[in-house]
Amino acid sequence: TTDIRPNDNMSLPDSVIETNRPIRIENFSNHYRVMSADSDFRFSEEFEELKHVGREQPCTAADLPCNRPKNRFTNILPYDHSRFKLQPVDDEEGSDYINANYVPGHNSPREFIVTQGPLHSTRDDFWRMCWESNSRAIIMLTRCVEKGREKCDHYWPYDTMPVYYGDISVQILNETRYPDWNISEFMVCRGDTQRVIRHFHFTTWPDFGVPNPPHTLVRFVRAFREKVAPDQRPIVVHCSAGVGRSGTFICLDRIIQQISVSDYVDIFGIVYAMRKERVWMVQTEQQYICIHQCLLTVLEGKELTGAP
Ligand SMILES: CCc1ccc(NS(=O)(=O)O)cc1
Repeated sequence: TTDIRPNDNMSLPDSVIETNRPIRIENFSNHYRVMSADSDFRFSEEFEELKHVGREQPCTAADLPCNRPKNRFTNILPYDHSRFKLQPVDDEEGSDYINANYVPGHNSPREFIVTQGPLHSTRDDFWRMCWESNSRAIIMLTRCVEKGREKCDHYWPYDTMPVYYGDISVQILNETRYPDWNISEFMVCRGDTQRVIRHFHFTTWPDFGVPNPPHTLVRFVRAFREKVAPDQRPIVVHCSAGVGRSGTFICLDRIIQQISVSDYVDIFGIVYAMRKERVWMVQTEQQYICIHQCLLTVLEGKELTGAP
């Protein structure tokens, strides 16, 4: 039977196709047309092949009785091998634990620290993670409350007075509001050391959904990258569970950089690699398709138009 792969991976061995499916950028528009035909039939097939990636890996720290209350969702637990470890406090069991994983980006294997939306009871741990990882930016992709449900604690001050979270003080220096996101700078201090951490808060992305229109997300990634160039310090990314919207954002950030240095783009491979580090990264098929739609708007130069 002829192989009817919808892209040009004819020369790759099966084992590589299982983890990578690079598409030649000049063929991407046709690839999207083939994948989305018959009610997204091939997108559904491809997304289904990602279902079990990484799921065999242990989450023993997350499952310790002392750590269970630190998880927002009982079924969204960080894999041991990639979890971020806080500096332990004396012999306090579980004091190194936070629901967060290192996830690779375009620029380094530990470019991102992806975490759940802090709980009120874990927000001090969240600021310890931001401090101890030497992070210089936080990407927030959820509102604190959506449809009457708490999705994330309001873990930063409500006004310009400094607030202590454990032994870390946070003070808002400035905030700029846009239709779909807010950008703030926080002065963060621990002891005699102070740092500025930028906060990029996307405010119109419904949980389990996609931004509308998709290119709003492209503009948000551009706004972020205008202020945060690649360097060695990690970027903290969170939504509510820290899997769906966070994975979608990171994948788009990666492919926008990938197309500037390569003739190929590999969305399947990026999601595969992310799911080896954190469960359910890019949670829904619509989010997976949205990534492709965002890339189409970039390649067709439509990200800046009002076109739907
Ligand atoms: C069922 C747990 C769960 C809740 C919310 C989400 N969405 S999110 O990862 O985009 O915040 C994903 C999973």
